[in-house]
Amino acid sequence: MSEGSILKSQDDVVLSVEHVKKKIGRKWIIHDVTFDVREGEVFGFLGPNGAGKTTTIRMLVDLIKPTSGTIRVCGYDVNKNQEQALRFVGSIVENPEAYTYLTGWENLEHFARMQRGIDRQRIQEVVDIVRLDQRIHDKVSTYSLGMRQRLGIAQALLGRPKLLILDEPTNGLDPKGIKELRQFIRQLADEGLAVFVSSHLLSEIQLLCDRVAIISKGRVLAVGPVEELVSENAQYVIWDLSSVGEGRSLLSRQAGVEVISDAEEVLDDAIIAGMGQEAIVTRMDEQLVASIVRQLVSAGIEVNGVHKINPTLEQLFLKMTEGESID
Ligand SMILES: Nc1ncnc2c1ncn2[C@@H]1O[C@H](COP(=O)(O)OP(=O)(O)OP(=O)(O)O)[C@@H](O)[C@H]1O
Repeated sequence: MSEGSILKSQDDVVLSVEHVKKKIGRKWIIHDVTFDVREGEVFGFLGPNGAGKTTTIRMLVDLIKPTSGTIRVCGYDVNKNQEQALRFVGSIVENPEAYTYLTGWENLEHFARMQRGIDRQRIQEVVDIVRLDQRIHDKVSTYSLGMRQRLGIAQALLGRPKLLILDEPTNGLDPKGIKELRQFIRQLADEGLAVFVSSHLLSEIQLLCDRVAIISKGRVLAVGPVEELVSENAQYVIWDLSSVGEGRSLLSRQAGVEVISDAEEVLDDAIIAGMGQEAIVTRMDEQLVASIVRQLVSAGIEVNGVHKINPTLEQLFLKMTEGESID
């Protein structure tokens, strides 16, 4: 198959990372990382401390080379065709600082001079996109952290990238700043940009990202839409049964059904407490639920309620990474 036809079949893939491995000295830091990021989506890259996020991001922007595997941006190999590939990438990696004694506009002019084809009109466009027009002629030293972040994003957008890479963008922002950044990143994605965001702030990621990759110890443990990943790990609470004891014993004999007896594993105590009676907490495939209820009923055990509880991304993450620290 020719390169052209490969690209055609994956038209909306902007970043493709395939079996990337990285050895530093004698140590394998990245064992096998594969994922892709598509046009118009916000993709979250999540992992505990030391999982390999920074190392992966450095490879994405060609600061370091993978030991093996391929990274492509818009079809161009970052390793072999840096200039063409990186033309499509805007990034804020390793916290580049703006010159605080210059105005926001002067900073953008400075960075525009380093790239080809960026005129005054483009600078004004990115200023409008990040909504800094009211303050762009003030010195950066007077900016809040949120405004500095947005100035950084404006700078990353100057070259009209197709992929925006943000390393821990919410770090240091207050809740209001985080909310604004979230809305703003969503808007960029809605306009077609592929946005790659690394973070350990899981509740934020849950609100922000369309899909996520969960990385731990240099390996990707899961990739998918947030809703799908949490739904696959849902618990089903079976409640209001005519006999809880009989129900529990029947369920524990069913293949594919796990009855959860450890209270610590229950995803949402408050919901169960609110049911006001003894309930059976289970984990099973969604498709099994209806037949399990039928079996309970045909065994003479009445069931009046089944409630699904999705884990939060944080709960899912802790389960997958076996409680590794995320801070
Ligand atoms: N140059 C290096 N030499 C040796 N080990 C390294 C080097 N760079 C990274 N590591 C190790 O590789 C692992 C992954 O590091 P990395 O910085 O990519 O993780 P991370 O997920 O970004 O974590 P953090 O959020 O703490 O930055 C860590 O165990 C780190 O100590």
